[in-house]
Amino acid sequence: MTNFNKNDIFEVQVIDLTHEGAGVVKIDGYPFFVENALPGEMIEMRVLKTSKKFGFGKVETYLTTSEHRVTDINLDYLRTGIADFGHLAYAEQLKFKRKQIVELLSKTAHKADFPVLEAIPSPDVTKYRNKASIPVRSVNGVLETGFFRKHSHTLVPVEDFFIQQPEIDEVVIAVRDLLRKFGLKAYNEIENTGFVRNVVVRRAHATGEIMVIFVTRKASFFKVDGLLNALTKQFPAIKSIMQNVNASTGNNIFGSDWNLLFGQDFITDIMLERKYDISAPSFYQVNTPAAEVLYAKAIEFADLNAEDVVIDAYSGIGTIGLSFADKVKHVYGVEVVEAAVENARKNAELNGIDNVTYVTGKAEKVMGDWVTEGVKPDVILVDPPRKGLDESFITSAASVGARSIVYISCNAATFARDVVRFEELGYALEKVQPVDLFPQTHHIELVGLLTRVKA
Ligand SMILES: C[S@@+](CC[C@H](N)C(=O)[O-])C[C@H]1O[C@@H](n2cnc3c(N)ncnc32)[C@H](O)[C@@H]1O
Repeated sequence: MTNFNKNDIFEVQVIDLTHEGAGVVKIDGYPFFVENALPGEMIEMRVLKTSKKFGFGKVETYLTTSEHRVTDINLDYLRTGIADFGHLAYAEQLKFKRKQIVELLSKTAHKADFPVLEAIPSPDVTKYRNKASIPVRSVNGVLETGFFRKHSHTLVPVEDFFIQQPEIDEVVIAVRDLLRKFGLKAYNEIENTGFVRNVVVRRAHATGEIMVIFVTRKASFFKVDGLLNALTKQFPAIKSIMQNVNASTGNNIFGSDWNLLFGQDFITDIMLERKYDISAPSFYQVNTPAAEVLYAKAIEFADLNAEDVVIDAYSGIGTIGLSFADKVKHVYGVEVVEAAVENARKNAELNGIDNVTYVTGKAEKVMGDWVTEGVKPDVILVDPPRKGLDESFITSAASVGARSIVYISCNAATFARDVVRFEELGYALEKVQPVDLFPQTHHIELVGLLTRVKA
């Protein structure tokens, strides 16, 4: 290995991107990761730091630039990770994300060159997010809202979040100004002092209804009435203001205590022509039009008929199962967040659907209970969080003879791992369709179809 010293300068070509969008260069086989550097670009790279296996560098000079480079991006979006792919043309983002899925299936599931379908683009590529979780911190003695610099807790003040619905940005700015006006203190995580930790804003895509959540370190809320009056007067679309109390010192945004400060404790949105109440603790996909495309693809892969019994595991507020419940015999949903299950039951009622059963619990436990109780699903649809499926979920699911497993995943690495297990237990991977729910970022969603090949 060449000996590298901090501040050494090398003339190098960028050969790839990491999963999170950093450029990769290699010198004598030793990799460096370089922010804001795209494949094909020749750069002069300054060595920032090195470790045994890899190092970090910084672009000193661009000797050539990629034809796919977007030049008018605010670099704070890259530095904070708000849009870590924002410097790459959108069509290339899609190609790169698809390539990552192909590589993971090859590496983990030993499926070299699996014909992963072309990624379906998001209907909107900026200003799409329906939810913002914004940290509130003091910067040079002034309360600010913004985003943390990558891998740090240094707040970079931001007003235009680029990928969020602009109405959400407006609410965040107004909240920031009111917090300043009413003299409320920003959270200080080093000293565990101050009051407001985060402001979370959700806006229903179809109805425009807004929910604001103040995450505070303590329950007592100084001058809350004046603040709420001013905020709701300025934004009549605000239907709900909640407080979440988080006294912990960890990185979790929410604590366990919720208070309703104004209006109702939910907002209502419409997806695939059905209405959904969404409460503060419940999961809801952040890019509504792209999620509709994803769900429609999952329903197409499921190839449902009127006699089918379907399991919708990790069901959230019911957005997937309720979209097709009228086309099948029965839908069983399982979800660990109680508030989301309450939403799902109410959402079934709101849409006049009565052939659904929602259970609160861990999918890995409830799936086993259903098997014991004799539930015989024809299709099992799963939409787990990033960590993917639990081994006991997979063994229970594979034991009941469902003709297909439709797997929605936000993490291709755990998807590829779980595909291996399903294939060992009698299923075969048929199709993989990436759908881009997160333009300008490294994240990608996919739907996979596994069909039963052994009795
Ligand atoms: C990616 S979200 C999908 C939700 C829903 N299908 C949707 O599209 O809105 C994953 C959901 O799984 C839930 N969850 C996480 N771990 C779980 C577990 N062990 N068992 C059941 N649900 C779980 C989360 O609360 C979240 O609602």
